Formats: sequence, structure tokens, C-alpha cells
Amino acid sequence: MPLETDAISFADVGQTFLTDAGPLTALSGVDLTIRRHEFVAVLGPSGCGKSTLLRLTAGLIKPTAGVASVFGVPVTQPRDDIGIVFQQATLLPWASVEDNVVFPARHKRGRVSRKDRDHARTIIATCGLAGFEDRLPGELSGGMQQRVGIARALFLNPDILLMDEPFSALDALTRDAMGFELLRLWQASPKTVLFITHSIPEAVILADRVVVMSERPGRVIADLKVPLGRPRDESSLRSAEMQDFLGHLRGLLIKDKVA
Ligand SMILES: Nc1ncnc2c1ncn2[C@@H]1O[C@H](COP(=O)(O)OP(=O)(O)OP(=O)(O)O)[C@@H](O)[C@H]1O
Repeated sequence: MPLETDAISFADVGQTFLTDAGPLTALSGVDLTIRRHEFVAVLGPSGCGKSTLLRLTAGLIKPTAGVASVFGVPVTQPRDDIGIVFQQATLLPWASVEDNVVFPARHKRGRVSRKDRDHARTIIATCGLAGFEDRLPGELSGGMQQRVGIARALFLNPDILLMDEPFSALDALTRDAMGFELLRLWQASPKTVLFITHSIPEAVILADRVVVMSERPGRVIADLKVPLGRPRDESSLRSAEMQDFLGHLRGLLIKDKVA
């Protein structure tokens, strides 16, 4: 796969759901391009269609207008080269950490090989869970469960990682730590990341670019490069320039809300 290929592209994408109360347009005229291995965060008011954008990319739903493409091909169904992490880890409660992580192999091939198990153990260790392979999800903290979810999403070594508010259910300290762990994983094994969040600082500390969406029907109202080098740490947002950038994003989100 050439590095210059666009990993994700939306061309005039719209999504209208038919509801009992009539048609509901979640997205309208969305144009967005994400390069391979880019880390893009999406911010926007509640209900503006962020998760819909992610589900379209994953091939879980089809756009009712325009075209959503992955590596230049219109998305028509879920793909193996896309991993998804949701707000809740949605683990199988009766299965061990290792069995949860190898689940994509079982789902794809109907069986789990010795090699799959070795691979799972390597990923589990990379995600900071060595020694917990045989534990059940209920025995783990929320942060650890979310790590299992990330390990499962990474199992098939996807090119694209879609993350829908993955750390929002965690306490503030764990959330920050998980963000930096994600950056470490992303730098060790580059991937295209589409990361949805409600947190402006989280978006800025993690992403190369921040996309801001309008109130529903969601469209892109700003697409900004984060003026910050890497590696990043806790002090990265303290400069006057970064405070201005955070303030600018806050202004965009508030302005859209009161407009
Ligand atoms: N399958 C569906 N059927 C009907 N309406 C839907 C469906 N999926 C989403 N919607 C509606 O589309 C709109 C956008 O939903 P979506 O979950 O994408 O927003 P969001 O920006 O992710 O919200 P939040 O930040 O609160 O998670 C909402 O009004 C939602 O109720």
C-alpha cells in the first residue's frame, strides 16, 4: 500500500435515517480526507453525527448521499483492515482476556491456531496486560478492559483504527495515561486513526489534525493541523500558543452551539 494513498475519504457524504418521527438527517455534505497513518480527531456537539461518520467508515452503514471510501474503494461492507474501539469495551464476559483478543480470528476463520494465541499474547503484552491473559473481564478495572478492547482491535493488524470516545468512561488520570499509551502504540506500529472525542485537550494532545463538526446535520466546519511536534507529554499544552489553539477550538464549538 503506497504511503501517499488516502486511507479514508468522504465526498459530499450525507446520512439520513428514517425514524418514526420522519427523516432525520445526521450528516450533510461531509467532505473529509485522511492520509494513511494520519491521526485525526473529530470534535463536535452531541448528536452531530460523529459516530455515524465512524460507522460509515467501518462499513456498518451505507451513506444515503455521496461516497465514503477506504483506500480509494467505496465502502460497502465491514473490512478486515479496520479495527474499532467503542466507549465500552464490549468484551465477552465469560471469556478470558486472551480469548477476547483472539476473537477476531475465531470470527474470521472459525478456529484459533497456536500462532493466533502467540500473536494475541504479544499484543496483550504490548497493551500492558502481560500476566492477565487468563483473567475474566469482570476481574479487570475499566482502563484494563479498555486495553483489552484495543488489543482485540489490533489483533488483525488493521491499517485503520476507528475509536469512538474510547476513554470517556475512564477517570481523568487513567484517561490521560491511556492517551499516551495509544500514542506509543501508534508510533511503534503506525496506523491511520480516526478518534472521536468530546475533549478538546484530548483531541489536541493526540492528533495531527482536529476536525470540528457543526450541530446536526453535521458537516465539517474546521479542519486544523495541530501546531505541536512529537513526542508529546503532559507539558505539551502549556505554551501560550497551545492555549490559544485550545481557545480557538472552544470558540468554534461554542459559536456553533449558540448560532
Ligand atoms: N440507526 C439510527 N436510526 C435513527 N437515528 C439515528 C441512528 N443512528 C444515529 N441516529 C441519529 O443521528 C444523529 C447523530 O447520531 P450520532 O450517534 O452519530 O451522533 P454523535 O455526534 O456521535 O453523538 P454523541 O456525541 O452524543 O455520541 C442523532 O440524532 C441520532 O439520534
